[in-house]
Amino acid sequence: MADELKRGLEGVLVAESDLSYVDGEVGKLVYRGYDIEDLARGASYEEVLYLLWHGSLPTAAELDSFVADLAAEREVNDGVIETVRALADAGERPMAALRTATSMLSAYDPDNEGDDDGATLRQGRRITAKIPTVLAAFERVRQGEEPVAPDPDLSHAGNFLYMLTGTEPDAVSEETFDMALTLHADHGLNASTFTAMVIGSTMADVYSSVTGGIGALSGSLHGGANQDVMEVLHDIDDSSKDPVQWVKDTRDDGGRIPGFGHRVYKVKDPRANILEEKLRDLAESSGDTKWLDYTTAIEEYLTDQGLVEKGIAPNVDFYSGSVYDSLGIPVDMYTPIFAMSRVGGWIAHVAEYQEDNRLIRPRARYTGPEDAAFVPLDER
Ligand SMILES: CC(=O)SCCNC(=O)CCNC(=O)[C@H](O)C(C)(C)COP(=O)(O)OP(=O)(O)OC[C@H]1O[C@@H](n2cnc3c(N)ncnc32)[C@H](O)[C@@H]1OP(=O)(O)O
Ligand SMILES: O=C([O-])CC(=O)C(=O)O
Repeated sequence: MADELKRGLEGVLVAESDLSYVDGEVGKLVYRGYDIEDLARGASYEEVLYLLWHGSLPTAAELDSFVADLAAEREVNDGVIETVRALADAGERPMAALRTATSMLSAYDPDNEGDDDGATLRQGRRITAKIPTVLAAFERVRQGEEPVAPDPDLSHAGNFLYMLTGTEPDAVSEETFDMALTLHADHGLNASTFTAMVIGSTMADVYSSVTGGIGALSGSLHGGANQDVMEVLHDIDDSSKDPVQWVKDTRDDGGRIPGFGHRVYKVKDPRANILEEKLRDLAESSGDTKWLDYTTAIEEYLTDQGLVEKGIAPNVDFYSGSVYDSLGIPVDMYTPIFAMSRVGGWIAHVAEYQEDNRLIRPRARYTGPEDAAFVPLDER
């Protein structure tokens, strides 16, 4: 009997994991047993990192020392900043710039043999701490400004916004951004996490895993969709088109609606619910409801059309961009911000998998010719 082919590895179990669970039927996400709602509203991104990397929520003393260790790793070498400048000057896209700069960080890692016990988490902590510095520097240089040095007294979320703008964020902005980081930190064996695991399963270093994860996340079927959603909203706005008309035209042309659909969720993504609520709060307090109005109109229309019932429902990328816009973050930084959070999940999965490692190596059913007669070059 021929082996069953699972296109896109749908439903294939490849590992056991204690890290996160996605219940796609009811729309539930947990990190190590804790509901994402509770974590998003009650825990900082640093607490979530600790939970993912060390197995339990930290005590106050554990958190203090974890936060200090992470903050102490924020500075990046001048060589990396010079490369970031060159990438910005060349007009490189932010996700590609992040991929290049993250790879380069390894040159300055004191553990760069990277194969002894604990190296994955030690190096992972450095990468996680430095990615915001790289991203903020890239954006500052693009804007013709000098990079801002990290402030070790600020939170992971607060320090990023500070390095991006040069001004300490207000409490609402910091909390909103911190919540977004928590929501994006982990999500089972999504494509970028699996990519990182495949690389880690060869016992390559964690820089290779994270660099691969960034590449996988950048695509429009995965993390790149948050930027696509915002570009659609801007397009609708610039052309004064009715958002529903935009959806109808896209569907008539056979196109997909970015921010809708998911391999696992058959209902609305719980993270989209939380972000939508946050967007509603922000829109109400600022009085600017434009993005909320457009996104709501699109979701209502697709619900009426029966798409949501068929499982093509809003995913995390549908509402995140509108929230980032309220923080003044440029559209093409949305996917890099996703990477800045998800790096925590990539590292956790690689470290967990390597505890009982087995090389990941699936196979394809061969459909090419058989017994082809070889013809030497000079006779072809
Ligand atoms: C953080 C994240 O990665 S969340 C996902 C972010 N990506 C997006 O938002 C991009 C838009 N969404 C999609 O392309 C898909 O829903 C994916 C890639 C996320 C998941 O897709 P898969 O599980 O592989 O489903 P697949 O691509 O096989 O689609 C199944 C059916 O749903 C339809 N469909 C899926 N998503 C959409 C969408 N956003 N708009 C319109 N139709 C869609 C497909 O056209 C297909 O229809 P068909 O069976 O009539 O051909
Ligand atoms: O799980 C997935 O396939 C995609 C996703 O939502 C994520 O990575 O957050």
